[in-house]
Amino acid sequence: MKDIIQANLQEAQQVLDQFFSNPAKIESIEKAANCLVGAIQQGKKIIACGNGGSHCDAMHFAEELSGRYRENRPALAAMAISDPSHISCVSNDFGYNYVFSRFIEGLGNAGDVLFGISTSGNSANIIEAVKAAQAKGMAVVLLTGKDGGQLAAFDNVFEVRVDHFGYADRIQEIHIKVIHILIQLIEKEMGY
Ligand SMILES: O=C(CO)[C@@H](O)[C@H](O)[C@H](O)[C@H](O)COP(=O)(O)O
Ligand SMILES: [Zn+2]
Repeated sequence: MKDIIQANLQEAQQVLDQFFSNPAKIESIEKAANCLVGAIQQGKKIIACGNGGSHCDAMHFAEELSGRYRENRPALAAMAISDPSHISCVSNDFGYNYVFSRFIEGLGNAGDVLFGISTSGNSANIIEAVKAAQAKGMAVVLLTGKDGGQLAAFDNVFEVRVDHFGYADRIQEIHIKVIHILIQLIEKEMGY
């Protein structure tokens, strides 16, 4: 067990070191933060989505904006697409690929931001969400992994990519760090 514990912590440290020692990654986080801040300053909202662990990360991101991160401050306009009744209905009637895009069609407005998370960049429902968001005139911020997958083909998106080609968990561990940094940057720029 000790070997497994040590190997995991070592690999996590390597992935983190590689990511944060790359100035392009820092810049991509800065650009994503500016996009999110711009939308909030204009009274727009953030809609986050992802699958599996990334679904939890989308919820984590949204609740720390609408609820609380480190200190009390006014609520910020963010939500995750996570209503089980919406997800079961759209999956049942249209297909799981449309659970996020259908929500965007109903609730997304021009100037809002889609915050999509996919470690492979290949989840069809995230791809459909990006298409729906862009059709609505929304900005798009993506947290991806590996080579960005099919999401890498989209223009006009702010992508923060963890180019680690192993399992999703290591990528998610960087994503959650990026999420917390983004929240800190949003709070700072909003003057909280
Ligand atoms: O949390 C994990 C793995 O750490 C899994 O639940 C993982 O999120 C799921 O396999 C997702 O369906 C993967 O989707 P994606 O990140 O490739 O878009
Ligand atoms: Zn996990």
